[in-house]
Amino acid sequence: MNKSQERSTDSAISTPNKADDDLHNVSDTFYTSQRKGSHVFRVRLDATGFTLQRESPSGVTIKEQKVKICDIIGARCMRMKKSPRNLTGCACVNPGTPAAGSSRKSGTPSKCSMASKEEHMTDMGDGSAYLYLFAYVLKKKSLRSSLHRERTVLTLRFRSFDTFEDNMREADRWYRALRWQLHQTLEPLFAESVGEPRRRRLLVLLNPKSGSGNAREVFNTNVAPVLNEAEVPYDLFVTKHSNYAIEFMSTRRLDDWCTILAVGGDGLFHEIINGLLCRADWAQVMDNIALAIVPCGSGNGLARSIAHGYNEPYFSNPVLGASLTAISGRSSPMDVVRVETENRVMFSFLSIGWGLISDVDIESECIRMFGYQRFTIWTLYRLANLRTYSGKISYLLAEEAQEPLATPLLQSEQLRRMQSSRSCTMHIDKLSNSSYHRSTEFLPQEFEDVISLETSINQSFRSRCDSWLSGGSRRSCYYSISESVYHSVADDSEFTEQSSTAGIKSEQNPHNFGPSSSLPGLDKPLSEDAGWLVEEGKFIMMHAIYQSHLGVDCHFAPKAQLNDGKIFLVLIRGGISRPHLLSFLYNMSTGSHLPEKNNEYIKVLQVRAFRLEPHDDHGIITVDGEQIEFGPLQAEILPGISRVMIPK
Ligand SMILES: Nc1ncnc2c1ncn2[C@@H]1O[C@H](COP(=O)(O)OP(=O)(O)OP(=O)(O)O)[C@@H](O)[C@H]1O
Repeated sequence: MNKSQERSTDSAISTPNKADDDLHNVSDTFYTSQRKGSHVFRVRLDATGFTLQRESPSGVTIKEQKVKICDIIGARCMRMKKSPRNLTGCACVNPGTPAAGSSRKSGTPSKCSMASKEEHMTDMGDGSAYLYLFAYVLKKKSLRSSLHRERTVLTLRFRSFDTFEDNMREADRWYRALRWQLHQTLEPLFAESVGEPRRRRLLVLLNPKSGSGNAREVFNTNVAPVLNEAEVPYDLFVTKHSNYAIEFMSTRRLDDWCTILAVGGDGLFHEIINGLLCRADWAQVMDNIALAIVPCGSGNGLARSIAHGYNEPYFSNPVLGASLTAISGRSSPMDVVRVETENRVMFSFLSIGWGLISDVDIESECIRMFGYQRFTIWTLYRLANLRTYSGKISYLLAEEAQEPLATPLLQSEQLRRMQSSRSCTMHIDKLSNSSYHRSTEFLPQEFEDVISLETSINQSFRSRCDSWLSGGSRRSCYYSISESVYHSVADDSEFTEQSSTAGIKSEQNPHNFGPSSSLPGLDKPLSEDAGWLVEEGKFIMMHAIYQSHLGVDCHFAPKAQLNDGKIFLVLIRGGISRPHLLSFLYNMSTGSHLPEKNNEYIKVLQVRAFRLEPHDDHGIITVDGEQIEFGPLQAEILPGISRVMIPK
């Protein structure tokens, strides 16, 4: 009888129990060894997550703790627990993922134990295999503080067997079971439909100029580690200039990706939506791709709205929350608004503004260095120098108490039937000629394990076993997914070649795509019989919004939902007193600025379409925070035609 057999028979509790038969629900007994003695844990993985039951020597459960499956993002099998200073050469290879250094196309699946090339870095006397599980658990620092997500690493040490290979096989069994369980939580769109459970690829578009200009750093230090822990392969493209994202989205073959992640501000997201809706195959693309955003801009209204809509903590760590949302495997339909001006058609996901708020948004660009504070500073300045604008606003009321609308598939099916009637004129710059290169590997840092459990008692092995609720590593510990590719710039010829086969707008007829309008042309009159109502006169501002938040700190339309088919049209008329206006602006941060009932000066209208006809010949109009040509425009809601990632 060899040693490992001996151990198995000697100690029944270290032998995998009957659940071993079930590949996806695994359980075993683990031990923690501490100075004061050892503790016995029954550990089980099933569809709900990891359950740890601490048992007394007589087998009675003393304490039960749980890491929910919705909080777990991935796992790693490893040869050694910690290296002296860093794990650069650590033998960390997961089965089923291409071996490190292999290219995306030529990568072949490798086995956990056997593929470990860097054995010189490991402790050869230790045959243990380790499974690290990465979770981001909702926690409160104190009773009074708000919820935040904290990185938690659960370490399971497998050492029942004599050889590393046998122990690794056991770790691998748990790893595969977890991967399978995690895949059950994904919508089909995000999982490969053939072969073993794998995530589909994600496309990252990063604007290095957004916000205070640190999007690259944010991605490298905060987003990439999460993607890598979750084993989500991605391609990263860095925008080179304004309108790059429009060009990319409208001309590229997008079949490889299930999610497009904007690392930037709302302006970048606006470009992505407009590029997608410029395509001939826009309806198909909108069905097959979900959009996500990691907020790096100065407004960040969409990221805040998504987090708010799903009670996901935002302020503690917006980037972490948004990164987890981007890989959640859950999506929701989102309304988009079609905006028609005299010269162009565009699509908007956030807001259309005229007057005070738009003025502040655009004019405060000159003090961009103040970050989000620029809005407050310029608002005070403009209050002191208040302007009014005259014009006419016509609108069609939305149906009352409309439920969130049908599934995106059904809606886009309806939309697909629409004939495109108007132009989608985008001013697209030529992309620069250049090549792309692969990413530099992200160097893993030292793990700080929160919970360590091992499969056999060994008093000499001192492991840490902190409370579930007190643990948390601020360090990012991550591994490069060798499949992920970094493109610093795109190759122009590549775009051209791909666009010819990708169902993409043709040069002969570039303006005939995207969902069409159900409204009369902008030059045609609107009839009262069709339900059009009118507000006319002097206005301080008009702001139309379809998300709950206009910016991080601006809860502008508290009732707005991603997919409610409504535009919230807020009108403030001239003649309003400054204190009244100041109170409105001040309370925007909490969402308590809107009157319960419309009054002489402030009106909130839930509409499905509106037309703005300014009587002045100058002023500022914004769409999604970007200035557009001044003049008449009309807008209509396209319910649920896009899809965005939402928190789990
Ligand atoms: N490489 C680039 N250089 C210069 N401008 C760029 C580049 N890439 C994108 N842009 C432009 O930057 C504009 C603003 O970007 P983005 O929305 O990401 O940041 P922001 O304006 O700071 O954020 P927000 O829109 O939330 O206020 C976009 O409209 C886009 O056209």
